[in-house]
This record gives sequence, C-alpha cells and structure tokens, in this order.
Amino acid sequence: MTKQNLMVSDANPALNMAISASVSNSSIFTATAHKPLPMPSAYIPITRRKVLKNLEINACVDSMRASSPTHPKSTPSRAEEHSSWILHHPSALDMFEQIIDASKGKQIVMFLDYDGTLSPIVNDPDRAFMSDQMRKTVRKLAMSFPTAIVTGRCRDKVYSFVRLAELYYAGSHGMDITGPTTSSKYNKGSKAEAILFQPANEFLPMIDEVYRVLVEKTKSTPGAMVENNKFCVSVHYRCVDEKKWSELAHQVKSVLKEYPKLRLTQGRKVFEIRPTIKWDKGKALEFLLESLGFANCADVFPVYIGDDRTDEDAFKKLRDRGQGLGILVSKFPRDTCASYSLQEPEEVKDFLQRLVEWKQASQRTCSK
Ligand SMILES: O=P(O)(O)OC[C@H]1O[C@H](O[C@H]2O[C@H](CO)[C@@H](O)[C@H](O)[C@H]2O)[C@H](O)[C@@H](O)[C@@H]1O
Repeated sequence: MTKQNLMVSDANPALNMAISASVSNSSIFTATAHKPLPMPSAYIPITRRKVLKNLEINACVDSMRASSPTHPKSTPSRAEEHSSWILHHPSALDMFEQIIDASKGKQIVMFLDYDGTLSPIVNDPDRAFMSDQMRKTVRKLAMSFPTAIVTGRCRDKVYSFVRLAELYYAGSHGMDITGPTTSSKYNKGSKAEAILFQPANEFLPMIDEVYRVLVEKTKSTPGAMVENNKFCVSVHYRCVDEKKWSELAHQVKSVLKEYPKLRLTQGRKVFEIRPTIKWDKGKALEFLLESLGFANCADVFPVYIGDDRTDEDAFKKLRDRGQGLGILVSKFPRDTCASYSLQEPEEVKDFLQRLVEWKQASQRTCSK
C-alpha cells in the first residue's frame, strides 16, 4: 500500500487532506519519499476503505461537536474573539434604527425559523413550546408584515406549537409550504392564498421507510431519538453520551448507504436526513417571495431570523440577492452569512416587538 493508493480524487478536499495527514503521521510512510517503511510484525494492515470510513466518522463526530458547541468558561482570548465577531455581526437590537433606514420605501417580509429562534432549545423535541408572549408578538407581527415560519419540523407539528392561522408555513426544510388559512391583507388576491407546495412528494414512502429503519437501528444507543418530519427525518443526539456519538454516526451512515437518494446534513445536535433534491430554506424563501408577488421586485426587504446551520441557505440567498438581511440567533461567534445577531429567543421577541411598534407608529403618522 502506498500513500498514493490512499489519495481519493472524488472525496472532498478536506477529507483528502485528513487522509493524507493521517497517513503521513502513521509512521508507516515517510513524508518525503512516499515509500513504505518495513511494516512492524504486529502491524495489522488496514484497508483503504476502513481508513476512509474511520476518518469520515471522525470528521462527522467533530462536526457533531461543532454543531451546537457547549462553551468552556470565558477567557480573555474568547472575549476578544467575541468582540471581533460582534463588530462584524452587530446586535440587531442595537442596530434597529439602521435596519429600519435600510428598509425605507420597501415592503418588509418576515421569515422566522422555529427551534432556537421562537422557542428555546430543550432536551425533548416534543416539548419545545413557544411562550404565550412570543405567540402574541408573532401574531402582531403577522398583522404588520407578511410573515412565514421556515422550519426543519413537520409542518403540522410546528403548527401545533405556533397555532397562528395567519402565517405562511414552510415545514420539512421548506419542502412543505402552505399559505395562511385565514385571510389577511397580505394574502388577498395573491396566489399565496391557495399555496400547497410539496416538491419532495415522491419521497414520502422512502422517508417513512428510512424513519422505521433508523428507529430500529439506533434503539441500542441510549438517548438517541428519531423524529419523522414528513419529508425528512431527524436523528437527535442531544441526550446521547458523547462517548456514543461515533457509534450513532456509524449507525446513521450505515443506513444511509442504502439510500443514495437521501442526504445527510446537521443541525443543533441533530442529524437531518433529507431528499437529495435541490431544495432548502433558501429556495423556500425565494418561493414564498414569489408567491407573495415579490419576484424580481426591488421594493422588498426580506428579514430572515434563524439559529441553525440549515438557516445559512436562507442567509446566503439574501446575500446573493443583495436584498434584506439575515439575523443569526447565537450567543457565540460562528461562521455565518447573516449580517446581524441576536443572542436568544427572548431577544428575538424584543426585536419583533420593536418592528411592530415601529410599524404602528409609522401607520399613525401616515393617517394624520
Ligand atoms: O428549522 P428549525 O425550526 O430550527 O428545526 C430544526 C430542528 O429543530 C428541532 O430540534 C432542535 O430543537 C429541539 C428542541 O429544542 C432540540 O432538542 C434539538 O436538539 C434541536 O436540534 C426538531 O426537533 C428537529 O426535527 C428540527 O429538524
């Protein structure tokens, strides 16, 4: 076996580098000549496939750790890192006036993620309730601006938490979109009134099947939880001992091997299994803007608020369109395409409340 044998052109570059580094450090190979040294007798040859698989799992576990970091005590360097991050992603509350100025003359359209944005993160996904105060604020928001919930959750489930008929809902990472069921000034006469958009319909039987297989496969891992989100499946590891994460990653990956039409992404202590179709929260945002009659419109100002990696598709979409802005909900510095930040759902509520108050005040001024 030579170092060359281990280089894989079709794998991702980071993985290639990891393989290369791991092999160079394994003491079986010289770094420069690429010639194998004599193997110690006790050396058990590892197949290329196994090396790759282990590296892939290690990379996956690293990514699991990064997906919802629990941060150690703050240190001066961490504080410095935070201040520099805040400079680039200032608080949307502190920058409220500037945000309003940027939206002048444009229709604000609100997009809200659910978990970690409208409701605090909790251990049990079935108990991620939003507060009554938050519900009241979101209701007022929807009376002031077209408002959509964009979530990885199954649409019915998120509706059972939010319980507001005047909103648009994009469930299953945007693969299940509906318009408001009560009429409001923002849906009269638009085609949004009758929206039901499900671009991954043909995957329903496969998702049901993979859900059942995953439940069976992961039941030996204490704390693992599988959630059927209709057009996608979540495998939660928030309550799984970190020592068992690689076991769980193995289980999930071994199941997915049999389903090449499904792909794996990660959220906050959760694996997301979804169809390989080119659809995500960013596409859902674009679809909703179009449904609202804002396709190719310069006078629209979409604001997307979210906390998850999957929200980055929407932040990026806004960047690419050069319209509106993204607000990341996070207490910690993170790579993001969002322009602003808020620390937690409580701050999201305050921001939404200020938007409502600003809108009410500007309507009063106009009617004078
Ligand atoms: O797009 P979102 O609305 O943010 O949904 C993403 C996932 O959210 C839920 O999981 C997350 O919240 C749980 C409750 O606080 C928490 O226990 C879990 O660790 C988080 O990942 C939901 O259960 C998933 O199905 C969504 O995909």
